Amino acid sequence: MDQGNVLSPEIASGALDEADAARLGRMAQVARDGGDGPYGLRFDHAGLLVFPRSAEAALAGLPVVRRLPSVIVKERLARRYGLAGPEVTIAHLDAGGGRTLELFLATGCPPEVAGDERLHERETHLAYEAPAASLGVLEALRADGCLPDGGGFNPGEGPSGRSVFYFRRRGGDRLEIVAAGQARAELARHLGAPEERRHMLGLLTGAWTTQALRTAAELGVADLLHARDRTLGELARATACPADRLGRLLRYLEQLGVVRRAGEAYALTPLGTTLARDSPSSLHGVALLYGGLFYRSFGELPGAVRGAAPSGFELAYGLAPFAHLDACPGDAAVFQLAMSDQCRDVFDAVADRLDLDGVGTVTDLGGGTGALLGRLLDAAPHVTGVLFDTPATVAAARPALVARHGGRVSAVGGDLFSRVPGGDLLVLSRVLHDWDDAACARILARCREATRPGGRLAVVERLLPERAGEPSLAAAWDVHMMVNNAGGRERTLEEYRELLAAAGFALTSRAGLPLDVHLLEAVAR
Ligand SMILES: C[S@@+](CC[C@H](N)C(=O)[O-])C[C@H]1O[C@@H](n2cnc3c(N)ncnc32)[C@H](O)[C@@H]1O
Repeated sequence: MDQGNVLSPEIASGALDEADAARLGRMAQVARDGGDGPYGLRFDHAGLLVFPRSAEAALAGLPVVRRLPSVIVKERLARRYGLAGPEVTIAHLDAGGGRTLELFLATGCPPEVAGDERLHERETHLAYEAPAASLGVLEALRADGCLPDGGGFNPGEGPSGRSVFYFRRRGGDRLEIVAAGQARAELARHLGAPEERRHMLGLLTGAWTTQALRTAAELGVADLLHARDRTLGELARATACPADRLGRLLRYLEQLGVVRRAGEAYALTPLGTTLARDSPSSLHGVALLYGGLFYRSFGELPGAVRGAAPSGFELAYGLAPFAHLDACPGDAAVFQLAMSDQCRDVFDAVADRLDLDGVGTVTDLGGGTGALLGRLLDAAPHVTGVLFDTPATVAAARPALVARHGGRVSAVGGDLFSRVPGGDLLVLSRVLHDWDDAACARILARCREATRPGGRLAVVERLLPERAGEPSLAAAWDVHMMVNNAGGRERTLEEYRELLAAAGFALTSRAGLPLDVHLLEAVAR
């Protein structure tokens, strides 16, 4: 020991600046108080990172038992802040009572790094020793919800070096498990987290998947293969793509389970069939929309979350989505195709569930292509239908609707916020989630004005789960709404109940449909 004394507040305050001296004093007390750790592990030391002007000068005033170079904390600081080479020395101090305080002294770090580290105490820890043979405790800690937080092998500690495993506990405090020797396999597991890294890489390359699927849809590869199996040469000629490049896309699509190869021929799998335009289960429009128009707006998610603009869509395109769609008929056609493609099974289920006995007219507000209205008319031949949407949308939808349903259907252009046509049953399918509460209140007020007491309203929407953590597609679509619609959001059942009640509608039933969508039925009071 360099000094004949143990660590006291006076010694600490002489060696370091005020903030670090106070922290050192506190941690010395923690070291003296430290009891056994989880699973009966023996207390080893308390650890703290400080930022003196000079490590030599600071240590000259401290009760140093041992000094060694830092490997792990030095590397962690360099990575965390992108520093070229902070100097970090480790000194084991005599904290009194036979206890050790492990002090990391970092020099050459900018003041903001020191400030950030002091604020978040990212290196402050309590360390416990695990016998090298009982590293099963690491698995137990992970199972308890402790998150691996780095570690490594420090060859300079003890006769055979020491393996160090850091964990962050649920409350935020840090735990270090030390074991003599180099525990290679456990360290690889702890640091590499191979399953998590593979899983995360899969998530991080989700954008590649989206683009591969969009490309298969856009180039017509799925349509060509939906008609019959084809060789790479045939596909390359039909899509006017270089065979080598198309072959590489097909290899990735094979990995994704979209196509399969038998000899020279490629075939669509049942999954791949959903990318073909004329398949009954088609999601072709969704592939074009999510890989195209909404792909770019999703790139503005950070700005949307920060609230830099009303929506990511506006950051990307400079206009609110429905204004953009009004101005770009090509994008509007893809959007509407995607809307009806995505909810085929939902619309079938709505048609199965809605009781249309005694209903003369169904009015689908914001009804898009009229895909849902068409299903209702198919299900109930006595019903007439009104499709209401923006003038441009109904103009695009009218020919196909009239061709199929003749005089049973009319298509009315207008504005949901001004006046809406009445009917025995009003439908709002995936309309309210496009708007904030105030806008929803205005839409529902127009609906109430168009309805007599006892008149029915059906709302089709995804519902956010009431209990945190319950899985639901609504969580993803809620983020999608945040990115693409100013004020748009998914809601819980209770939130819809309140919106409806405030507008004069009483919620009467709720039924689950495919894809976490629900049918909410209400009557006008
Ligand atoms: C998310 S889409 C839902 C389409 C369809 N109901 C469905 O479930 O597939 C929202 C619809 O609201 C329409 N819309 C948006 N603003 C509108 C407005 N101010 N007046 C009338 N329709 C509007 C859009 O044109 C679009 O068709």
